[in-house]
Amino acid sequence: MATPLVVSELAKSFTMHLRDGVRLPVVEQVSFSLKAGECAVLGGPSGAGKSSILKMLYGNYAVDTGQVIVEHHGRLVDMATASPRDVLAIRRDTIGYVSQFLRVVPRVSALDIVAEPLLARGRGRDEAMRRSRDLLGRLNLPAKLWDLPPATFSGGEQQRVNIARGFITSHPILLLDEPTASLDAKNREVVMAMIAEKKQAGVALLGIFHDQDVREAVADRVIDVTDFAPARTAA
Ligand SMILES: Nc1ncnc2c1ncn2[C@@H]1O[C@H](COP(=O)(O)OP(=O)(O)OP(=O)(O)O)[C@@H](O)[C@H]1O
Repeated sequence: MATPLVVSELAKSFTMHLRDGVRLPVVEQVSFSLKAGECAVLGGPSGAGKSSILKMLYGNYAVDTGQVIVEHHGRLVDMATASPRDVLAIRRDTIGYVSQFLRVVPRVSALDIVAEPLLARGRGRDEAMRRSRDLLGRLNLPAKLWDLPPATFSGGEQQRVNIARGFITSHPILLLDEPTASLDAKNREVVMAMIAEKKQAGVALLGIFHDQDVREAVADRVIDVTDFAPARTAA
């Protein structure tokens, strides 16, 4: 699909229950769409709401109002109101997400964590493990770590496992929340090349990158989140 994601008039506020229910509006009137084969970047200062937008698109945060329309197996689904079952199916097949931090599962090896999304999509174990090894090797994770659970890995090692897990599938939409934040220059280059390959393959990417070099290298356009600041849209 040429436009696999269309976001319309999303709004998000948080209610602080420990502070007498004070309502903290974060973003309003968030509207944009993503085209296949482009990488758009969410820009704006710390606290502007970039991560909150990604989390709404992935169904991690409930939205107050608005729509997140995704084409999922030929049908248009609104992530904002989708059933839990649809959200899980969309995450399995349509929207991938590389979070800032790896969720470590006790006793599960790095290789298995990376292979899991392919196995969930019904691919064979041999193929999934081969691709897992290829990606971990490409991301320069030492082979001696592959069979270990990543709980004791360094921040950058864990992040590379997380990136490999997010990139192993071919989801048509890929959300990236600071995937390069704790990587060294060599591995940042690898991730930039992997993003370029996803674009080439027609994936629509939306990311947050604090590193300006990375942003300039991967971004086809910047979506300025300050345009969605509540005071601004209320004016
Ligand atoms: N779960 C939450 N509960 C309450 N407030 C939250 C929650 N998540 C985010 N916020 C608030 O929403 C605002 C936007 O946060 P968000 O993390 O989306 O910003 P950001 O632009 O991604 O920031 P940064 O660049 O620092 O990561 C902040 O004021 C933050 O405190």
